[in-house]
Amino acid sequence: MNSFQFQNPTQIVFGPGTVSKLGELVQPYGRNVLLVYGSGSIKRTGLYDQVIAQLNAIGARMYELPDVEPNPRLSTVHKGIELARAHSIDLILAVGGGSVIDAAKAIAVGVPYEGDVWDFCIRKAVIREGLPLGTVLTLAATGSEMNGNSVITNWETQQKRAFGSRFAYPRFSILDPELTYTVPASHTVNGAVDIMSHVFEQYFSLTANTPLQERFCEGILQTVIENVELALADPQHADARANLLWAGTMALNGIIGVGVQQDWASHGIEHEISAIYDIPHGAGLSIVFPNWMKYVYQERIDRFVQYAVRVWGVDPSGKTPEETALAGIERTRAFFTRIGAQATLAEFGIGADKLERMAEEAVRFGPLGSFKKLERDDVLRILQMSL
Ligand SMILES: NC(=O)c1ccc[n+]([C@@H]2O[C@H](COP(=O)([O-])OP(=O)(O)OC[C@H]3O[C@@H](n4cnc5c(N)ncnc54)[C@H](O)[C@@H]3O)[C@@H](O)[C@H]2O)c1
Repeated sequence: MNSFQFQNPTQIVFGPGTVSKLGELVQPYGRNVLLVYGSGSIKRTGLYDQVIAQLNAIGARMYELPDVEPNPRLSTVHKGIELARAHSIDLILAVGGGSVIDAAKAIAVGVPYEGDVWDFCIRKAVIREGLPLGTVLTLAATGSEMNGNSVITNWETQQKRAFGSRFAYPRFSILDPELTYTVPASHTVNGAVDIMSHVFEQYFSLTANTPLQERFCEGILQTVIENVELALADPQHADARANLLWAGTMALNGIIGVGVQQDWASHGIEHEISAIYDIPHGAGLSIVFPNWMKYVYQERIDRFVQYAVRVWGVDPSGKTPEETALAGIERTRAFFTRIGAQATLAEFGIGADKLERMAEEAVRFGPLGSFKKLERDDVLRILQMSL
């Protein structure tokens, strides 16, 4: 295990009905609140009214940034920064999924910065401060509700880039499983794949002697596998929704990845796909990840054997390590397909024409990943396997 420091400042308020705590959570930060949300699901579900009632009850002055896109755009973040500056906002309140929360984070760190917030995404500047941010999560997927990461798309340059900062952690996040009952099947699936992919990025590691981290990872993977089909069969399955929600948060709040050299190559590849084609992040990961696994498993076959045996229950007796490892990878793909996740770029009408450009962009800051360092041609090969 590598040495590490760990701190996560986000207060989690978990459980049915916890939106009722919003007022008391917001109050300490001041009166001017910028409410950030997406294209309308919170209005359809009645959550918007609940949030407004909570804010009214504490006498908050509300300003709104609606219509944050899935794969949130830099132009929307710019709008939010202007609004926040114009109204001396005290707290940014994100109500939605990862896209809304990520946009709100970029607004929070962009407001006090004199340059363009995009500088943080292209590593031209370091984040030194941020406005307070709170979230009400509506979708189990990204873990953004309890981490300092944000992913923003610059539609003009067709680049999707992430930043991470201790100034971008939400101060508090409300996790009410009932708010996820209305998530449609497709986004439930995308979210499940996203959660599993976050775990994969931290589980497939060359770092030795990390048994606790590995078991955390395996526990989250099994929890998602056991619960996603229950939620698909019954969208109001209280236990399944609660378990998926907590699994999503635990998968990317830093705990399972401490002391571990992490990979993140598949996310790097997926960002290149969704930057150009605007496909859902989870769908891109579902296509890419099993191909990444097939491409790299020989770097450390024992970890892939362990994955097959412990997560999927593959019986290793009578099999070579290679056969066991490959059986685990095949089970992964079969599971994704069974729950309705995509397996090929062709399913989104994506052909081979931009693969070279994506491969070049993906390694723009150097090789991707650490389990196996991927150069341009490696990324291109994985993309070709994904066609
Ligand atoms: N910050 C991070 O750590 C991190 C990690 C992984 C991915 N991401 C980024 O997050 C974004 C994806 O976020 P996401 O997967 O949470 O999805 P999302 O926020 O893009 O939402 C997907 C869709 O679900 C809808 N939706 C959300 N909640 C709903 C509800 N309760 N009922 C009905 N519909 C609902 C939204 O309106 C939207 O159309 C991508 O841009 C991805 O790159 C961020």
